[in-house]
Order: sequence, then structure tokens, then C-alpha cells
Amino acid sequence: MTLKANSISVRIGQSLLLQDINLELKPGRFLGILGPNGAGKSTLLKILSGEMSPTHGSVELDQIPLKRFKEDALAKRRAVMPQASQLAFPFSARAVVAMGRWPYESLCTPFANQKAIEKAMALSDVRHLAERSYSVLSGGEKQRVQLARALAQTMGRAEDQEAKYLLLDEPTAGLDIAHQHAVLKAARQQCNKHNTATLAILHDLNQAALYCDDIAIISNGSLVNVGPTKVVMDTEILSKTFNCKVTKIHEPHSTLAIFTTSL
Ligand SMILES: Nc1ncnc2c1ncn2[C@@H]1O[C@H](COP(=O)(O)OP(=O)(O)OP(=O)(O)O)[C@@H](O)[C@H]1O
Repeated sequence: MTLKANSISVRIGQSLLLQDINLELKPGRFLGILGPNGAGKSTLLKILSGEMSPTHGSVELDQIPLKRFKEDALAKRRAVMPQASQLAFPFSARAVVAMGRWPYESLCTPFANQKAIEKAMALSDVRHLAERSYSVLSGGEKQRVQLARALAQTMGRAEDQEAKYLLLDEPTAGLDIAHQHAVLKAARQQCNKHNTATLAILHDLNQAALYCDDIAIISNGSLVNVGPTKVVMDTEILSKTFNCKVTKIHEPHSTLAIFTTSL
């Protein structure tokens, strides 16, 4: 059971957005995507979610070509949190979160759906916003409501009542530091408890090191490196990728290292 990108290339006009990307998203693993602005990270997420089709290569979802899935079948299998700024809904925050359960309405009892909605709202710290209109929420609040919607989609009582793939496009962007951690902790918890294959585009090296099992580094549309976090988060590779000096400070009495950056 994997979401697999096979030799993906994307060309739009004269621009090569992605070049020969091979990547696999596995159950119970949290994959972080790192890379500079404009590297192609969101494009890759759109390819994996089926929002965009590659120019070359293919995506397979549980061994079936992604392009064979109809939208409703796809919604049962994968949950996507796009960058929140792209979205506007004339509904309450609770109604937006409830959209995450739409694909399973005929498969679950209203009670089970309601439980998933409440749990996802609690994990994303948006219960106090439930009755407010989504359109008037702040950027960070909208972001957390979107996370709750995607999480609700992954929270069923049985395998066929939840999406097994969770794709998050910069879930921490615009959030205060406590909520950045809360959001990543919620995604991590979901990955552990429901075996959800999770992908998140991140910009913070320390958060990537703390929450992700695996890291893929994208630069100029190409996959620079992919593998276990400890192996891939090499200061030399990171310095070259981000064109700045990345150093690692080893904390005494701790297995954790802190990444610091300077130009
Ligand atoms: N529809 C499109 N037509 C033409 N170029 C595009 C299109 N979508 C994206 N691009 C270009 O492709 C490149 C990669 O964009 P993408 O959004 O995937 O980058 P990213 O790595 O997610 O960047 P960021 O960290 O800034 O969000 C950018 O140069 C962008 O301008």
C-alpha cells in the first residue's frame, strides 16, 4: 500500500518544473519535503494528489494508476491540505471541517462522522472557532481549520472509512510557534495511530528533524536526496541546497541536534 511517483517530469511551456522524480509514501511514515522557494515542492504535491497530471511518468495509488480514480474514489483514499490562502468558503468552521467526512457519508453513521469531526477540531485547536464564519477567520485560524478538515478525512473506524494518505502543503506557514508544533504533533499522532502515510512540505529544518521519519530534498525541480531523516539532513547537502551555511549543534545530554543557519 503506497503512493508512488514513477519518473515524474512536469513541463509547462518552456519551464521544466519537475524532472525525473521517484518517490514513495508509505503507511505509518511521515515524509518531509524540504527545498528552496520555487523548487517544485507544491507542484510535486499536486501531482501526488491528482490535482495535476505529469508530462512524463506516472503516479500509482495502492498499485493502481492515479489517473484511473474518479474524484469521489480519490477523496476516500487521500486527504489534502492545500495552502489555506487559496481557499474561501461561505460556511462555519465546523461545516468546513465536516467536508472532510463527505466522502464517507454513506459508509459511516452520523455519530461516527461527528466524533471524527470533533476529534480533528480538538487536535487542531479550533473547537472554539466552530460556529464562526470561515471567511472572517485569521490566516492562521483558517490554516488550522483546513488541517482539521484533512485530519477528519483520515479518522474513520475502519480502513474503508478513512483516507490512508495525508498530504500537507506548508501546514505550519503563518502559524505562531506553539501552533506550528501543535499542527505537526497532530499529524505525527495521526500517522502513528492510524498508520496514515503522511507528507508535509516544511521550511523549518529543526521541525523536519523532530517530526519526520524521512526527508526528500527538492532543488530546481530535481530530487537531491531522499531517505531517513538522520541520513538525509546532512549539513553539506543542506548548505548547498539552500545556498547558506547550515551547521549542526549537538546538545549536551541529548540525542537531538539543532540546525542553525547563516549566510
Ligand atoms: N501553472 C504554472 N505555470 C507556470 N509555472 C508554474 C506554474 N505553477 C508553478 N510554476 C512555477 O514552478 C516553479 C515551482 O513552483 P512550486 O509552487 O512547485 O514551488 P515550491 O517549491 O512549492 O515553492 P515555495 O516554497 O515558494 O512555495 C516556480 O518557479 C513556479 O513559478
